[in-house]
Amino acid sequence: MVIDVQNLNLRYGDFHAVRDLSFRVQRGELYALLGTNGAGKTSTLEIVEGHRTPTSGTVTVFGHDPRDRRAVRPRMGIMLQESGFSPDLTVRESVGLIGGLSRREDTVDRVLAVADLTRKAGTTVAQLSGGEKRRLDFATAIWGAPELIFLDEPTTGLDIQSRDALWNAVDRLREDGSTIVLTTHYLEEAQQRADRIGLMHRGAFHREGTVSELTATLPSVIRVTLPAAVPPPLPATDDGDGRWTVRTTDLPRDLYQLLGWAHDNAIELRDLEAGQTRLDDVFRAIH
Ligand SMILES: Nc1ncnc2c1ncn2[C@@H]1O[C@H](COP(=O)(O)OP(=O)(O)OP(=O)(O)O)[C@@H](O)[C@H]1O
Repeated sequence: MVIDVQNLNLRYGDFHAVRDLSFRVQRGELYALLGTNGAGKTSTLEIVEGHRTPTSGTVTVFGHDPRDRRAVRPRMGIMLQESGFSPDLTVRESVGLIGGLSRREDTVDRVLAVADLTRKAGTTVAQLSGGEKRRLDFATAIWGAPELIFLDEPTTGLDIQSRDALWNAVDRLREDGSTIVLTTHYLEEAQQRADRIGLMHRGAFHREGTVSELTATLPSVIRVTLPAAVPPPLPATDDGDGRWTVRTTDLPRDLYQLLGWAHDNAIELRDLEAGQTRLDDVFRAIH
């Protein structure tokens, strides 16, 4: 086990920001902590990273209290939401400086190549674009391929090529055994990559489990556009302009029925979509 959080509580004065939270992250897993704004994700991560002291509960990382920096810090890399790089240093200097502090072995050239920053090595931090700064944050987090890597909204502000490159780099780290803790508001990223998801709302887990466990409790959805004045042969919601939504707990059966009906009656099914409930829908169901 890499991370073990049991009955974690955090209060900021009167405000109860994290409420009795328990979860575990196993070696090699990608665990995504998701949630609404202000749910308590960053607060929880700060405790697990050893930056903040909980009000109550137990947290261990590699079996140690995360505030035991000597035991834990060399084994983890952290990509925060906002970094505090000195604006006058170059990219090369920043990576070398922060990497050197980690007490892990690596080279600036390797890390810059992984983060696609080789061409920016001599540029000062002040002159980087938003996406390039984000990549610099990533570069310092992966110095020396740490066993545990925290990625706090890693792809915010990145263009699509940079996102793909970042996830490829994460995949390679995982192949080498790294454990990843991710927060993101891009639910698709979590749905595609996470082994487990903790979905937070107002300081507690609304749901916790694998992606399929999270979506299993919600129906699947069929969306279709039909010719005017033709209702579908199944219970459906009328979305207007001929668009219909069918919610089903037996997707193959209902899809088969819809296709058969369309074929027999020569009805054109336009914009047909069918699939499992997406994580977005789980989020929208939070009240
Ligand atoms: N230092 C602080 N003092 C008082 N309240 C705080 C402090 N830090 C955070 N909070 C409050 O605690 C709650 C949880 O904040 P946190 O930053 O952990 O949420 P989050 O889930 O990371 O949100 P987001 O998705 O918006 O980044 C918020 O309501 C926030 O206002």
